[in-house]
Amino acid sequence: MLEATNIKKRYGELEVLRGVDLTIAAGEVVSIVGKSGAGKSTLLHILGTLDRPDEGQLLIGQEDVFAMRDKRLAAFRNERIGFVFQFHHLLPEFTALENVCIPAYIANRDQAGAERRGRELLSYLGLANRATHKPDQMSGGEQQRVAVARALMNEPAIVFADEPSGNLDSVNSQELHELLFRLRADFGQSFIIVTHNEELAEMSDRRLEMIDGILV
Ligand SMILES: Nc1ncnc2c1ncn2[C@@H]1O[C@H](COP(=O)(O)OP(=O)(O)OP(=O)(O)O)[C@@H](O)[C@H]1O
Repeated sequence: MLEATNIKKRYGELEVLRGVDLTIAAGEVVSIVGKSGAGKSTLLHILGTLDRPDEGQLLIGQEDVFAMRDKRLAAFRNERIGFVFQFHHLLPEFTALENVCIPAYIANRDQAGAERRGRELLSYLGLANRATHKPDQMSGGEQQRVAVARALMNEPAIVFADEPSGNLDSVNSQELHELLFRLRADFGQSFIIVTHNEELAEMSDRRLEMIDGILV
């Protein structure tokens, strides 16, 4: 599903990633833990193609993503990759359903089909009665589940999550963690999750640690 080879990234004098190798199978849930400043988010952004490395190669489903030009890469990212961040980044003026449908609108999918899928996803996530609510009319846990639905809109093969439960209380965190595994079981997506939550890391198929710019 994903194969990263010798990924390097530096910011000025700071060598953040010193040659990361990582292979992820289809349907695998992998957690990345490590100290603050270790480079976890930097790596996740590169694996998610939001940022380019200084060196190294990344294959996602056989495609050499950094060989693509920015515009093609943006389309590839929108169609193949889902993201869930610590702060949900929902658009405040839009309803839950509209927020969920945004990746489909960007991909120019037919609107009625997108809304049908959006409603199905909201229903699956227990949010059927929140479709017309705006983010500030929902709880933190509900907002984060809307963000999960949005990440799944275009049926991505892989979902990247950066501290997905970092902003949730323990009950909502646990619910979200269980949800990620239910999604994997039902839809077969791969998940790569950066987390400080040891419980989530232990539940994962693999727990990797970022130490001195290398994954171990
Ligand atoms: N755009 C940037 N410009 C300069 N330095 C950066 C930039 N982004 C990150 N860094 C530095 O790179 C290092 C790794 O940052 P990164 O955010 O990847 O760490 P992290 O492991 O995700 O940390 P945390 O657990 O605190 O989120 C840090 O020292 C950070 O200050």
